[in-house]
Amino acid sequence: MAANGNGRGSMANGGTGRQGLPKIHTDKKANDAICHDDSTTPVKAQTIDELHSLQKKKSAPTTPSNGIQGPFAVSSEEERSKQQLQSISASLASLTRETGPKVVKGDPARQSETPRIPQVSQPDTPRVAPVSHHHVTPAINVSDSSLKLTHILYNLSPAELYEQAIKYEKGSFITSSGALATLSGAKTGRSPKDKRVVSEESSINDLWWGKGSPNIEMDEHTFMVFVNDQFLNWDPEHRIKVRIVSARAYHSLFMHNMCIRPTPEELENFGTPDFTIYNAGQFPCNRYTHYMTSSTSIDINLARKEMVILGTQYAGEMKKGLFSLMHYLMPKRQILSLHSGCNMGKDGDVALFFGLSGTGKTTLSTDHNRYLIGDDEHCWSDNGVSNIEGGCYAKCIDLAREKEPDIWNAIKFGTVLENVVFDEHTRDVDYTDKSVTENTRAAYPIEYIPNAKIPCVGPHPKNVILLACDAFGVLPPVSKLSLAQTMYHFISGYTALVAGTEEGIKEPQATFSACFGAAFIMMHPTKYAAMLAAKMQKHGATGWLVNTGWSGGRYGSGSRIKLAYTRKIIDAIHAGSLLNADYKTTEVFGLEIPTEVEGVPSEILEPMNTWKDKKAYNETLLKLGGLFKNNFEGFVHKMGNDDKLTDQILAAGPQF
Ligand SMILES: Nc1ncnc2c1ncn2[C@@H]1O[C@H](COP(=O)(O)OP(=O)(O)O)[C@@H](O)[C@H]1O
Ligand SMILES: C=C(OP(=O)(O)O)C(=O)O
Ligand SMILES: [Ca+2]
Ligand SMILES: [Mn+2]
Repeated sequence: MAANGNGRGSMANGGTGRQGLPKIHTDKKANDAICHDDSTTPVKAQTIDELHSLQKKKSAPTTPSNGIQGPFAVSSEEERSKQQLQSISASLASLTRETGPKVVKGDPARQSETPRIPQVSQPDTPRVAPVSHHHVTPAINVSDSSLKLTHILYNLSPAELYEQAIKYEKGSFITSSGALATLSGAKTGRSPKDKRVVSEESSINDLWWGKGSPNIEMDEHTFMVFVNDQFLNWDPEHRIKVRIVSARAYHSLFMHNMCIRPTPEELENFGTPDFTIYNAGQFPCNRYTHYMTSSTSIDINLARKEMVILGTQYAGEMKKGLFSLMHYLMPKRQILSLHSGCNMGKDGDVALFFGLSGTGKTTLSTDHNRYLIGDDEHCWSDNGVSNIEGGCYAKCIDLAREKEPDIWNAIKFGTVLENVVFDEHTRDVDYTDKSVTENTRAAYPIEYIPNAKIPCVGPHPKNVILLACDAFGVLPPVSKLSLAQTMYHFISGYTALVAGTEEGIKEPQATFSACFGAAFIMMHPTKYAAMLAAKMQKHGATGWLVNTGWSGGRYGSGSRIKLAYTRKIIDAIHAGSLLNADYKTTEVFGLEIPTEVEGVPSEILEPMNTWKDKKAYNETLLKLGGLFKNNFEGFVHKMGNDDKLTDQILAAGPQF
């Protein structure tokens, strides 16, 4: 494909010896022999069908043949492709029975184009050969479903997925910047109360069950597609192979962007996946089936290495479902999985950004002056940090080019734009429009951010930044934390949940979510906290608490801290200057706050200054302190064997 394209181009541009504009030649010999009107280049095709078939060139082989030619090359390629189809067939079998369906690659719609009524005028015109399909015949076929071919669309490119979406999925449009606008349906956010995990021997004792746990129990008994084969985790030693079987082009393109995309060579040697997602989001589950509490269910079976999604088409379920899987697999290998963004300075200093949805992980890790390692999910191992994903998932509500230029520019061809509203004619997106949801999102490959660090790995973190979006407006914009305080706030996982990301939340409200991601952790929170403490201590990382929420009053009377100020604070942390600033200690929370930060008005550094009503401030501060205390009570008895650390962590909470 590339060879052909370049050949044409160089003839057109390279006519140095000729007069005037160089001509584009199609066939030199024919040109010499036949005199024709050269104002138009004759078309090679004899029929319209042939013309259309010429429009799409066959892709170049994905792997160089390394000089192996002749019958050997052909048979090994066929063999590989047969094995691949058998493996996909086996993936599908688990949904039905032991042997999988007969799978063929390709769009059934295209196949039906071939046996068309012959054209009367040109009965002898050779038909364009149909795309050759690779058939797989499983050894034992037991039902009539085995007589039908199941068409799979395997690892389609973004361009192909655009076409599928536009053809078959209502609500798919191309926006003026080239992104694909989609609708996720009735669910525009995650359904945290519908995540079920099969309780089975191999994992039952590792998991956190019962009150407060995100893992709702279910049993073994109770479980045209797109197939994506991709990877999780940029650390090659701990890479996980995932297969995503979905029924919507939107879902396939979303995962194409969000997981790590294999090279053609890696894809050929993919083999059996370590985990498979079956996304049947268009199908509601039967509420009256055992274990089902609503029409939505996200079910994980760790022993079978499978996940099934029913009754929600919100694509974020797949991304976060895999994240839950990593929160199980990685700690078993002594690797800490983190709900955090991550970036790296020019000198190799790495920062982690923890925080719940909407607190600023994506926005603050996407920093023009630093390399982006990832915006949401990472691993911290003895090798350093690595991103789990191959893409970013940014909020777009009120997105502005000046404030977040890198994210703005990433919204182009290939990007999935969820639930946004746009002008029906110009297709310009109105990012302020919340008609569909507040939780509008863009999913794009990480290399759409110009300074992405590829491969997405880095050395051990120097700064661990805990982000909280404090709707009460009493937490300082920045505080330096002791290790015990870092643990306290990590286990607490406080924020105000911003409207929209979870179903049913319309206004910000105070939330505590252990490890800044209670919906995704699989084991008890203290397990992750202990690992974080050990790693921070070993590598000398400093903890910080940054409030990206309200200032000058609580939600309703104050306003959100300017993004520009938060960026200045983060700059000072990265630069190291904040580490050695002058500090004073706050009442109640006992937080160390700097007296000055370059580029930030000093008076806002202490929240009390920004409140007109000091009495209201004090009441609100105590109220929040009380909420922290209440929340933490549940964790006190579970802090492990280290009593001294337990005491220190308890003392690191609010005192009043
Ligand atoms: N001071 C601030 N700091 C960080 N984000 C802010 C701030 N003020 C407003 N925002 C907005 O809040 C949202 C943060 O969302 P995002 O970075 O996607 O969060 P997360 O990745 O943690 O879910 C963005 O839309 C951002 O523009
Ligand atoms: C997609 C999500 O992540 P975040 O809001 O943290 O980006 C989510 O929590 O559903
Ligand atoms: Ca994010
Ligand atoms: Mn997230």
